[in-house]
Amino acid sequence: MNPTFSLQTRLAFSPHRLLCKPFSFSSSKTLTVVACSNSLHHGPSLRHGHGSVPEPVPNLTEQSSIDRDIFTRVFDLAALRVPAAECSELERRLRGHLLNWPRIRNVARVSGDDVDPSISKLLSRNPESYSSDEEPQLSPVLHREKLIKQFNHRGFINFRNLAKISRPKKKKKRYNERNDDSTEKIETSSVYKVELVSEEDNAEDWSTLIGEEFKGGSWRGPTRLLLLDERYAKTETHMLPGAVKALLYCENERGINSLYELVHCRLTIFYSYWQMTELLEALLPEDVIVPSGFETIGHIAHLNLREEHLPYKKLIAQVVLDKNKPKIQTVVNKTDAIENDYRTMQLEVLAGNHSLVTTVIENGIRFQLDLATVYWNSRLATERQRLIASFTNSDVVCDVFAGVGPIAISAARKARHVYANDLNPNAVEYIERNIVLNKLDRKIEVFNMDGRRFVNAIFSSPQIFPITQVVMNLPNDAAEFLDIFKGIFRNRSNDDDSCILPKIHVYGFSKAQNPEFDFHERINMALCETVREVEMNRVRLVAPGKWMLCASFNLPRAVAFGKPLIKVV
Ligand SMILES: C[S@@+](CC[C@H](N)C(=O)[O-])C[C@H]1O[C@@H](n2cnc3c(N)ncnc32)[C@H](O)[C@@H]1O
Repeated sequence: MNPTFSLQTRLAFSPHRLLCKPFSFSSSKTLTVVACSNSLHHGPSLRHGHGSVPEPVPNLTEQSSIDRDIFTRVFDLAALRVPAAECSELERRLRGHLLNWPRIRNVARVSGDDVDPSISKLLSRNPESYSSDEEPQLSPVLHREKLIKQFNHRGFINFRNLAKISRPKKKKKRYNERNDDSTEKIETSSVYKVELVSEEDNAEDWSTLIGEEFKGGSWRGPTRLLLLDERYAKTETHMLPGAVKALLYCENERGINSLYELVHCRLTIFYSYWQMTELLEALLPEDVIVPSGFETIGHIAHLNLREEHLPYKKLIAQVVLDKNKPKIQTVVNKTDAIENDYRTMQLEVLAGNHSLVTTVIENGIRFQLDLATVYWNSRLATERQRLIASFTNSDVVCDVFAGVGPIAISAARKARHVYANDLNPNAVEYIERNIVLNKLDRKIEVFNMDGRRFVNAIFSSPQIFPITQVVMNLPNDAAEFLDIFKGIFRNRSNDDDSCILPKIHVYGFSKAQNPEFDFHERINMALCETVREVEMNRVRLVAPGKWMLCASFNLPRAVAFGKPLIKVV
């Protein structure tokens, strides 16, 4: 006998098992079939399945709300309904033929399938396990009768399905109201849901009486759906892969005891499923490049939108917020280049809450800051680590432009002592808070003055530990501040060995062909001296062709003991 033919003939009598019939959905929503699920593509896509294709939004600056429903896609699938106990084994056997879409489990759970073991026993697949007077295959009514007979004084403990009879029906969830009656909800989440598409539209609904799992009359204890690859969605039975056919064939040989069913199901994927880029690609016009990323500062996502994105800035921000919740609570965009003294950014809140006070954890240290009033750049975290790694526990560090303290506080964990300064009173307020927050108040002293006055004061004060490292992180201007070191030890004798010449780490930008050479030249000019050994590090490209650099060198003796160039008041 030809097994394929036999299988087909047998399945033809069971509507549940025949997949050659096209799927018919009577959903209230009008669905546009965008592409037949036979077309070859990998994984779900917004361009496939049922549902209207999201249209790029018109050029509306103020449009900020997203109609999330337009991202709901429905896919027709075939599935094998199998006993739960055999599911893992069958999943292994059918590997390669299952759906295998990202973030979607191949195994869909049937709601209410975890029944009392006592009931499962009654429905055991092994005919020998039934006593002679028991029917192995029970109709829903017989099941109910049997359960009622065994119902005892302990009430509903053993028979949870009977308990449902006396309980008020639970309020149906929204998705159930939307669905037509021919579907049975089996798995749902805010990301996707799987429904079994019943072809028995007029089947009597026993679910209220004997439990959801009896609906359809074919229940035999806990079951699961193994979702088959999308290419089998509308495949006729004889076109199914050998592994699936073999399963069905062997099972079918058992006649009415067969436990495997080939069923139609519907996979609905919601807005939450799609990734940020997929959503933005669908929302933005084709000629607009999808913004690729953002900087995260605590709960804030900091976008750097281009001109072409501005008409869609609120939509982009909403997608960024939706896709990165709960970590991200606020989405901002920089409205202007940083040009003020305090290096703070002009930010526009595009989505989420409007608080720009946040907490950042960097290398295990907590920093509180208000992005509206102080400077912060998370992209410098690696550079800060590199710099601090060069410090030792005997170092005394002087951070001239400390901001809220990312270098000063990290250094304090390692070094002997730190002097931190900033011109911005808000930054000083936050650095003080952060010092306390990280329990480093014994090791850092904070100053609020101009960098020139600070360096002058700190090097001329006898109360201060001798400085061994000076950090100058104000890339726009720091090199021009270097002249302050000219004659810093002018009041000491040139042969005073107790004078420690500090190592200076100065940051700067360069757009030159040879940025290292260019920056070195600027340092020499500021110090009026040729500094011989300068260690240069490229920190990062801040714009095309513009490097941020860090130059580290020992302050030349000739500079420190030379004549001061300017008088600091
Ligand atoms: C680029 S930020 C660096 C802050 C910190 N080092 C960091 O990595 O986050 C430069 C800092 O220098 C401060 N600043 C600007 N001009 C200054 C000056 N003349 N004297 C002292 N601090 C100044 C700004 O307020 C700002 O906090």
